[in-house]
Amino acid sequence: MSLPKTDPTRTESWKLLKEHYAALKSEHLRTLFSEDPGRAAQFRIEWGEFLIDYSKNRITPKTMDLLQRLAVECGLEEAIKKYFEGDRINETEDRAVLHTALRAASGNSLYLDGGDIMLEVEAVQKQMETFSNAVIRGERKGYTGKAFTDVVNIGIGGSDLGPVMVTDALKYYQNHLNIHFVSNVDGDHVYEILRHLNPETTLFIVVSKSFTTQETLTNALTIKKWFLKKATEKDVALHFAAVSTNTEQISSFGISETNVFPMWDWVGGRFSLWSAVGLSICLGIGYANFSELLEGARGMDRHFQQTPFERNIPVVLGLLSIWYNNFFGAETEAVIPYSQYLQHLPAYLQQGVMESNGKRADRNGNAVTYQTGTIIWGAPGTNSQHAFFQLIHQGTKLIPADFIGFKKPLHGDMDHHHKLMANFFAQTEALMNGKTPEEVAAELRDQGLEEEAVANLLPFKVFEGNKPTNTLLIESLTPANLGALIAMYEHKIFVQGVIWNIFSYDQWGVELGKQLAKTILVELQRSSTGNHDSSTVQLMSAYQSPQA
Ligand SMILES: O=P(O)(O)OC[C@H]1O[C@H](O)[C@H](O)[C@@H](O)[C@@H]1O
Repeated sequence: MSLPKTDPTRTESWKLLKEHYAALKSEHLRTLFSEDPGRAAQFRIEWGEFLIDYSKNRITPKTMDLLQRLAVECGLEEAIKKYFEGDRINETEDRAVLHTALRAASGNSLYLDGGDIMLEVEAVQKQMETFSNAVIRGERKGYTGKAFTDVVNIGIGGSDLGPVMVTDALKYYQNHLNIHFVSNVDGDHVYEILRHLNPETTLFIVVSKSFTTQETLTNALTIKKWFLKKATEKDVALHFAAVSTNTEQISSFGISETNVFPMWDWVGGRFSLWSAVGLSICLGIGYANFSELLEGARGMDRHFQQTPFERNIPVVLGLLSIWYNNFFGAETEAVIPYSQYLQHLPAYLQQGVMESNGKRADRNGNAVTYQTGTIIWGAPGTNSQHAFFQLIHQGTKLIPADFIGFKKPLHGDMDHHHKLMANFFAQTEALMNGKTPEEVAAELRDQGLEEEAVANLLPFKVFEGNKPTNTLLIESLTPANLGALIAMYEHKIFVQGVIWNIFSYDQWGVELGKQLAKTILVELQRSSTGNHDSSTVQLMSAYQSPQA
């Protein structure tokens, strides 16, 4: 059974949304607020430790109603069922999409191809728990009998970004193990990290769903060679573990079978941090915290499955994003966490969102006639305020933004936290209200400026406002809340993919570059320039020519 294949632009609600957009596009948020005192209360969702305020969006109740009708017309409800039940919704790869099973409650069953996958999921979780406990407690030792102090995750893309983001986000909960990440095939990445490590006390985890990824295999081999300068081949079994679906390839690397953590083709790389791909997370924060991360995600899964669209966080956020992308013509979306711990969230979401929904063929194989795949970018507040906020406030582009903040700081310093959060609230208020020419003029006159100077400066000091934001105010940055936050974005991706009528779970667009790089690598190794366009030949020969 496949997902519905509805062209969203052919629905009745799309037509109505277009008309509604024409009527609403010039409306200022300031007016919408002043006309409706109940607006903030109407456009908010409270869920567990989350408060989502989406009232600072360019919407009216009618907008939300029409967007929800669009979701209904595109078969979202049926699609959600199929997603969670393990239908092969990743049709172009003929796979189910079941990262949600990785965080499902234990004791449940989920059958795929006749087998209960929950049994395998739980067996791997047990294996992760045992392994991480032994390493953390120092019971599992290196080849000279010393406990491990450092862990290196070797992986790229989904086998890196999730673990990097979560490990950093939950640093507050971290134990004594230092977790490092090697991803880039740039040798300077791996050598820089190795420089600070002692082979006797370092554990390496090679993470690759396919176990064919050039970057990861190259880095793993370089690290193994480095390790063997001090240790012997049989010590590899003590210091190397692997996570993959491709278990045969692993044994040829010398990794002992007991250190192999399986994963499955129904887990997409960019949704895999909940699987054994998250082993480095689990080592860093301990299994109990890792389980809480899963539990938080499970809560969001339930919310997404069971809540009517109008109060369903991922549905509402997904629809708002479609509103801006397809009606206002916004091309990008910013994610601004007011938490230094979440500094890697935008990069993590870039893969999640852009690899999933950056597609131009619809589910019928036709080229879409509308925009898909928002461009995601961002950086933590307050730093980003001092960097790119100028453009969001006064530039020419419409950039809807998610502001993510926490009520309680982890280190408990309320002086810092009030300052941080004052900025958090001020920015969304400023983006919404802007500053009118009248307000600017009055302010300049108050400063004692002459009328001519006021007139000259005025255009530069006006803020148009009307910039939409969502505010996510969360109790505190716990493993469970982080799990829920990540799952929220995963489901938002799903919602948008369903409505855009695209396949969100394949990534054919990454293949072409890889293929060409293989050819070029052979040419570089043979000091040739091969048969390419004149620009590529020119660049390759410049690269290969000896320095003058
Ligand atoms: O885990 P691996 O098989 O090594 O794959 C690593 C990454 O490489 C690919 O290029 C994909 O675009 C990513 O989705 C994937 O996460």
